[in-house]
Amino acid sequence: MNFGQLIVITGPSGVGKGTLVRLLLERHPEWYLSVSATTRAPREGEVDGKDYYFFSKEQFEIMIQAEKFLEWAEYAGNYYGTPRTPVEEQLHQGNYVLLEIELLGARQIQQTFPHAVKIFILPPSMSELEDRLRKRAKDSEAVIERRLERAKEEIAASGEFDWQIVNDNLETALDEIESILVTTRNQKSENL
Ligand SMILES: Nc1ncnc2c1ncn2[C@@H]1O[C@H](COP(=O)(O)OP(=O)(O)OP(=O)(O)O)[C@@H](O)[C@H]1O
Ligand SMILES: Nc1nc2c(ncn2[C@@H]2O[C@H](COP(=O)(O)O)[C@@H](O)[C@H]2O)c(=O)[nH]1
Repeated sequence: MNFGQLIVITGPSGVGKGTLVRLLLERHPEWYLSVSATTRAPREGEVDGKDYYFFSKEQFEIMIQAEKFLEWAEYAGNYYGTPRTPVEEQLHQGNYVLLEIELLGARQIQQTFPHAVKIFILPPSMSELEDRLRKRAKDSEAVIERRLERAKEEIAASGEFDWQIVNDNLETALDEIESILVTTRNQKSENL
């Protein structure tokens, strides 16, 4: 059977995961990025169904019960989850599927998809991470504090991942991630 490759991209909030993934998809439009569900309020400019599927807490909990998620987690006071069906469909079509998710969700994926390629994105320093979160100016001070606290726990777990990439220079980090994924793809096709 044709079976694709699941890729997990994790790292603390503000490290640049979303920026890197967007650029990666410009280079590889054939790869599929899973659109997550969340109970977080939409930020200015975010579009339902494109950036996230936005749900109420009650709706999300019903979907958890109905096993609609491949993984889900609570992060900084909100739920986040990967809708199961589109990811399974893309994998069955033999496609590369990227999940941009936090640590607890990544650990669930490790259990259910042990062959997923797991990449952790590190900041050059904690002060640079804080700077990026503040300059992004998308979250309140309280939310930024909460995310920085969580960042410490996430960074401490980076050794659980197959690859650790420091996002200092954006182009260098992008090249490194692309190289990991292209090498994985080439090795898979050699083994077919
Ligand atoms: N290498 C880099 N150097 C400097 N700034 C960067 C770099 N990579 C990303 N940024 C900036 O850092 C900010 C956070 O990036 P981004 O939103 O992609 O982070 P994220 O990890 O996806 O965050 P979240 O997990 O909260 O969605 C953005 O303003 C982005 O432009
Ligand atoms: N476990 C999951 N984590 C997810 C998912 N979608 C996004 N995320 C992560 O949540 C935080 C916060 O995101 P933000 O958009 O509010 O800044 C960040 O680390 C995301 O990677 C998901 O489906 N599952």
